Amino acid sequence: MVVSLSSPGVSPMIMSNDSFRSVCFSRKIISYNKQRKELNSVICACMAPPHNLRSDNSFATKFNSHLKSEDLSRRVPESEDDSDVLIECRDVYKSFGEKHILRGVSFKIRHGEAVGIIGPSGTGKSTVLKIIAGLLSPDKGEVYIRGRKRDGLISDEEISGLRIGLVFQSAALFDSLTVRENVGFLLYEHSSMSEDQISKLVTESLAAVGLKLLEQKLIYLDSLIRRVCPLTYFPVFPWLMSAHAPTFELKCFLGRNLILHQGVEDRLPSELSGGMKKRVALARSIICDTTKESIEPEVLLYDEPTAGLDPIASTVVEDLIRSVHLKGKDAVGEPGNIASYVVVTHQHSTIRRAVDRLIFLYEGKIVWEGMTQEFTTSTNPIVQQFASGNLDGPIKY
Ligand SMILES: Nc1ncnc2c1ncn2[C@@H]1O[C@H](COP(=O)(O)OP(=O)(O)OP(=O)(O)O)[C@@H](O)[C@H]1O
Repeated sequence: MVVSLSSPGVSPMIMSNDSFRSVCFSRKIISYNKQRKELNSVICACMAPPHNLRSDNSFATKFNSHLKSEDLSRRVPESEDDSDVLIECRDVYKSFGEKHILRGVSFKIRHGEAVGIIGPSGTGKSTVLKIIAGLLSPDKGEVYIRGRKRDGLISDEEISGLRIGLVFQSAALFDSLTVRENVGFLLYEHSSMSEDQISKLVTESLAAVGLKLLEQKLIYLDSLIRRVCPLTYFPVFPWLMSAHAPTFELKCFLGRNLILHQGVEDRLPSELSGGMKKRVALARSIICDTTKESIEPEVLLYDEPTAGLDPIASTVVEDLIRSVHLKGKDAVGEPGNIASYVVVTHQHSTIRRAVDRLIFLYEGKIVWEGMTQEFTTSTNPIVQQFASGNLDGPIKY
């Protein structure tokens, strides 16, 4: 199966780098959006591992070298069997000009894992995600997808047995496209599905991230009130807000829906809160073409999914990440196929709540690996300083 629908929006920083030349940036007229003809040129990064990847595990089974790293002060017991390794970085180096960002990074992402990549700012965490996603290629070292070496970058011409989706830090929604068009973008552009089919999948994806159902109820409530008491509509509104809206969030939803009378699918990103944008980006990352026969496992990569969110909104997103992974089938009524995910984060709540295993990156190297519960008890001075936020220690700012 193709893609990875990552966030279709690619940051200017990424776009400006020559090394992204192999990524497919499709510039196409968005015919499905007749009302927005002015937006006839958009950029989409669609990624899939190369064709020539086969299910031969020979590379993965031979590899065991990352445990030799002298910088790895906390070593995680390795399984002898590497048949469940979906992604592997082997001694990866990456520089930008004179800046040597990654200096020999090796790790494996296994089927079913929830992995966090943490470390100080500028240490190369996002760079690692982009290399895994195929948006950047390493200067040295290799990336293996299901045991097969990936050459170069991902292109949407190429297909393999693993979908890799990247959810960018900024959510990277197209500002001038509605939520529906953002979530269904890849399918509108790259599938033969009808608009109705895509719309249904968009609805399901939004439901999976907790957006659609509440909105639907509120729109129904809104139309009911308008029909029953059109003249007393506004007097009813404050009464409803006080008597039937127990939570602040619900009041906000009620207020917005009663006034705008508009579902979330028809809104523009500018009409969403930061948390809703993150959820929409999440919905976009999990939607896939169900007309294709093969259901392939998928790895989702999240770049600081909770950055800039308040603690409660962070919890919502963290739980969504977990739920999409664990029981996406419950939300969308179909078998979930998110095999594993990787989260780059600075937030302690996200570390505690959303991931099971941690990789600590510092000065371009993995200096610690361990389970989440071991993070705060680590004796590694770098980890201790990072966990405590202490100014004194090996990490200098
Ligand atoms: N395309 C690029 N061109 C030039 N420099 C880059 C590029 N991408 C990343 N960098 C630089 O590489 C370094 C690491 O960036 P990266 O975003 O991977 O760090 P990070 O650990 O994710 O940081 P943060 O936690 O602050 O998001 C930074 O100094 C950044 O400026």
